[in-house]
Amino acid sequence: MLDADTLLLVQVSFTLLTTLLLTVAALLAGRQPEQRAWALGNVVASVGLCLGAMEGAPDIVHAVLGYGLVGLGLGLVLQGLMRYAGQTLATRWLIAIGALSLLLPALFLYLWPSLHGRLIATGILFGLLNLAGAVVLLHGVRDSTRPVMWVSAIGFALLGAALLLRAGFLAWRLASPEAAYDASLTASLILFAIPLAQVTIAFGLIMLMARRYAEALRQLSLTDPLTGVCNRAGLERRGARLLRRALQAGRPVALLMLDADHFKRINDSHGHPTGDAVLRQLAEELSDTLRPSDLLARYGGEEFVVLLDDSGLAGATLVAERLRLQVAATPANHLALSIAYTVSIGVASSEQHGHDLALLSSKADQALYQAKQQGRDRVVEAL
Ligand SMILES: Nc1nc2c(ncn2[C@@H]2O[C@H](COP(=O)(O)OP(=O)(O)OP(=O)(O)O)[C@@H](O)[C@H]2O)c(=O)[nH]1
Repeated sequence: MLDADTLLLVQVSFTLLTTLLLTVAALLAGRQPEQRAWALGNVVASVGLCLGAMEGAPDIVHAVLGYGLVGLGLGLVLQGLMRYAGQTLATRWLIAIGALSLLLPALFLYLWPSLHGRLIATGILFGLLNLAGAVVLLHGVRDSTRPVMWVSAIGFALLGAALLLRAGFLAWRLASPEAAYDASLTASLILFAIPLAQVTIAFGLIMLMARRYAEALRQLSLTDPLTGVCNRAGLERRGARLLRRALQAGRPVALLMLDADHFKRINDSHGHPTGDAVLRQLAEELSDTLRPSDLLARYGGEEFVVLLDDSGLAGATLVAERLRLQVAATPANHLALSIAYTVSIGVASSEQHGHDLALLSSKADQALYQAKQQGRDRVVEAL
């Protein structure tokens, strides 16, 4: 069986390796605040562990400062976790964690000298900090990265439990020194669990980073950069979902195809940046008017699509008419300009054409074409 010194060496090596891994990941991955906190926390804790291992150094260095830095490092990691979960750990709490991590070993060094006391007290503190990390992840991460959150949460819980067990085990040994029990297996298992937990935490945190980047990229690929609403790809993905759910629930869905009239004139008279500003304001106006269950997308150029959930042809035409009147009554403002413009809208409903996005789009587009032909600034229903 491995002896305690070898396991300790394994622990220190794993700490250094995982620290390196997190630091490189944070440097490569755009330096988000939580990633910086994780990397810095691990660097600080590693320095603390190295100081703690320097037996020949003065007590104040290896038995006080070392623990203080480990505690501060764990506090920084916790701060990063809270940031990831959309919460904040105030700097005063971070300072308090660091101060407590210095104070506890100092008490057991100078006031009530006891190596066991020092190990038990810091073990409990560090164990609780790791358990707090698991709790923050379990309660705070509610977005699409939740499935991978479990890896690091399990790592923090395992590390917290191992440190608390070690503290409990030391306390028991202290209270019953005469107990006839071979302690080496328990101690080895606990020491083995610590590096295992560290690796789990490091890989879990890197998986969280990767998952959040993947999610951000996915959002970006579905979003129109000018207006911030769905783009065509977003419409196809989210629209298909909306139609599927509506079909399952037996709700009708209507599709509005909306196009700004004579938009070329706005660009030609006032320039492209003004045209962009008009499109942004149009998108904003439309999304302010719609229900959260509806879907707005920029179909291309100056053309938008609105999917109205639980809406038949008659209701959708009323909504389209309301939108048309509102746009006509609300000129777009850009710099000192006030630009009045109108929109034409084609309306198609699943009542006539089924829950098929492509068919609804094509029918609404035909109706829009008719609206343009008939003189613009009007709503036409697809039959
Ligand atoms: N500023 C700006 N203009 C755009 C953008 N996308 C498309 N356009 C312009 O929108 C105009 C569309 O012109 P047309 O297709 O002739 O349509 P229109 O002038 O609106 O005329 P009708 O649709 O027939 O009423 C073109 O001038 C495009 O350059 C954009 O992202 N920003």
